[in-house]
Amino acid sequence: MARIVVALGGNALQANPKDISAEAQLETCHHTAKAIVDLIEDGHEVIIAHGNGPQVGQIVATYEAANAQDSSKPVMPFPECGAMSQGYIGYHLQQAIREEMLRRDIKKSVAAIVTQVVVDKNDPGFKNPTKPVGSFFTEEQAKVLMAEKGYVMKEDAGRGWRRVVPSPMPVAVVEEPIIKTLVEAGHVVITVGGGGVPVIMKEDGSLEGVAAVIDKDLASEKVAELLDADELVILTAVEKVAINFNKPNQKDLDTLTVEEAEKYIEEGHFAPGSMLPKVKAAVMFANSKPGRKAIITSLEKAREALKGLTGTVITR
Ligand SMILES: Nc1ncnc2c1ncn2[C@@H]1O[C@H](COP(=O)(O)OP(=O)(O)O)[C@@H](O)[C@H]1O
Ligand SMILES: NC(=O)OP(=O)(O)O
Repeated sequence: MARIVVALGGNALQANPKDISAEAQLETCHHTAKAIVDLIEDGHEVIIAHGNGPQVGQIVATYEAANAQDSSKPVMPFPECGAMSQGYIGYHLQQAIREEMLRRDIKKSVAAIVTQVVVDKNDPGFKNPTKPVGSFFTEEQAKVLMAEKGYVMKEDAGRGWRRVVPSPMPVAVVEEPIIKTLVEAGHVVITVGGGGVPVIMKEDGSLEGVAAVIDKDLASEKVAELLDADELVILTAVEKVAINFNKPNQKDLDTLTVEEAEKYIEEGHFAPGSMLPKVKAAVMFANSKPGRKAIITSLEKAREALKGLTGTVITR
């Protein structure tokens, strides 16, 4: 049995990026819950983290559209939208995981914790927005949005244009003691949804939300270190990390040492905003203490990967 932090990628929440309805998300969460509960059934202590890029972008856009029609309707600040996305996704995941555990007669409770993550107000990420949020647009649509709304938009790994926002590094998890207590008591915890709501800690100890989205793979890594997890499992749409990805000479990797990963990062094998933060988070975790390992694989292969049968395993 291992203590594992599982980071869920976008495909674990919205299987079809074109269908962003709540109904479709809940259905996808039911599918995702099966893979999560497989791991619980195998005896692992599971802590779940997840992304929120599409959802937080959609929440922001909904408020902006309402405000554009009627200026008396306030635009919701970005950190509040992040907190809403945590509640929205956490609600679906906890309902689906609870139901799957009930079906298998697993007597555990599951809860999503609205989690705040402290960031440094001087983080260089604030000056260079990189984190894609919301839906995908064509280049023409993106140009209109940039001109009309003042968004910064970038092409996202060959998949279309998206709004980008600052993505500072996670420094500390405010709710760490509560998460630890719940995990130690045997509960299934969903935390740092969307990387956590980014907050700055002021001199008097109070917290203030900031307009940014923390990378959920890096926030998951932070949680995995704080909880002294054995493994960080990053689930996405591919079974293995590759070099020469999408090229005729693509090579899928079974293992990756920290040294090899750093060399491949240098050579540009991992796309920024998609595979790069996953490999960076995996390297940070593997490097943080002897014996720790990270696995990058798909949701469907999670159970097999935990048994050492597939996925890319990153070790020191
Ligand atoms: N070197 C690589 N090896 C494997 N996949 C890669 C690589 N570079 C980019 N990718 C792409 O990155 C995707 C994962 O990033 P993304 O979809 O943004 O993450 P998430 O699952 O967290 O939402 C993979 O599904 C794959 O299409
Ligand atoms: N917060 C975050 O990393 O979200 P995505 O995984 O959806 O990009």
